[in-house]
Amino acid sequence: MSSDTALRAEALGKRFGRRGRALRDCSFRLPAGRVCAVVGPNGAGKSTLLTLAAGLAAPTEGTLSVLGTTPAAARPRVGYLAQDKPLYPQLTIAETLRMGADLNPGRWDAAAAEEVVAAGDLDPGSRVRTLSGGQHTRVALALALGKRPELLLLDEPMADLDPLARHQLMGTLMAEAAQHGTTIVMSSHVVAELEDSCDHLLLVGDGRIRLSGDIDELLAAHLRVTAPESAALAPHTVVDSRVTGRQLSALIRPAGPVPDAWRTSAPSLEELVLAHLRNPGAPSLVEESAA
Ligand SMILES: Nc1ncnc2c1ncn2[C@@H]1O[C@H](COP(=O)(O)OP(=O)(O)OP(=O)(O)O)[C@@H](O)[C@H]1O
Repeated sequence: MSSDTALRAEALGKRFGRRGRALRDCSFRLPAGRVCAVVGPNGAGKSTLLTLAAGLAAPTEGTLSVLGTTPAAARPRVGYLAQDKPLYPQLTIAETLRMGADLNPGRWDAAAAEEVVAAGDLDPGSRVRTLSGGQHTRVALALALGKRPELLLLDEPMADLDPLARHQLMGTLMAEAAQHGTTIVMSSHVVAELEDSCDHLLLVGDGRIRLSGDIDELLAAHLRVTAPESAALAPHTVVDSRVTGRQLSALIRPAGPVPDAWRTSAPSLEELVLAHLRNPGAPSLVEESAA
């Protein structure tokens, strides 16, 4: 496998017990150096995918390669922030960062970690148990970034941050990605916020990969159309369609030119994601370069 690949899944599946199936037949490639949004409804399998990539659970079917090797072997080069962002409540922030240094000998970037803490105006002497939800997230992110990971896996990192803190931390993450070529994989439910910062999308639905690829390419592959009610959408791939009055509005993947009489526009990322979420049966699209 080439070293320009951060994640590669082939027929990846994960079951819990006999009945619970979190992921099924997932195949995709995430090139290194990308900032990837992992999006999907509750229970879609996003956290499970990140847990497998972090090497904290094993697939039950297929394979997942991380930074060109197995998830377990890649672990020292991977930072992972779980959804509940576990930290030791009795430690101070400074002690927490020292623990980060002890756990990551030879890799720890104390200045980077301290900078993330300082940007939140946090006193390094404060105990973790006294922090607000957003302050707690900031310290957990400092711990993950201080490791100088090549791949950073973040499970809903922004969920409990106020809008300004979200903006600041997103800026910190983007700077990290730009300066060090870090691949960032970030699950989120706030799609509108991802459009400016992410360049790659993994849309997961019911344990399957629904969309995978460069966001600009995925958007370019879809078209919003408005046509007369009686218009035939074939041979185009229809993701979503609805009739209002005498008009047909649809999101399609055009198979060729559409009639001049149709009004067309490019969808936003949010429209693309919502259309796929509304229509779980719509055909999936895994971009060639991402397959
Ligand atoms: N440890 C587990 N044991 C049994 N089932 C599990 C376990 N972890 C996850 N699942 C199941 O796997 C499916 C996917 O869960 P997962 O947490 O990966 O979804 P998610 O997309 O992260 O959801 P959310 O957006 O709500 O966080 C769910 O049906 C869930 O109940």
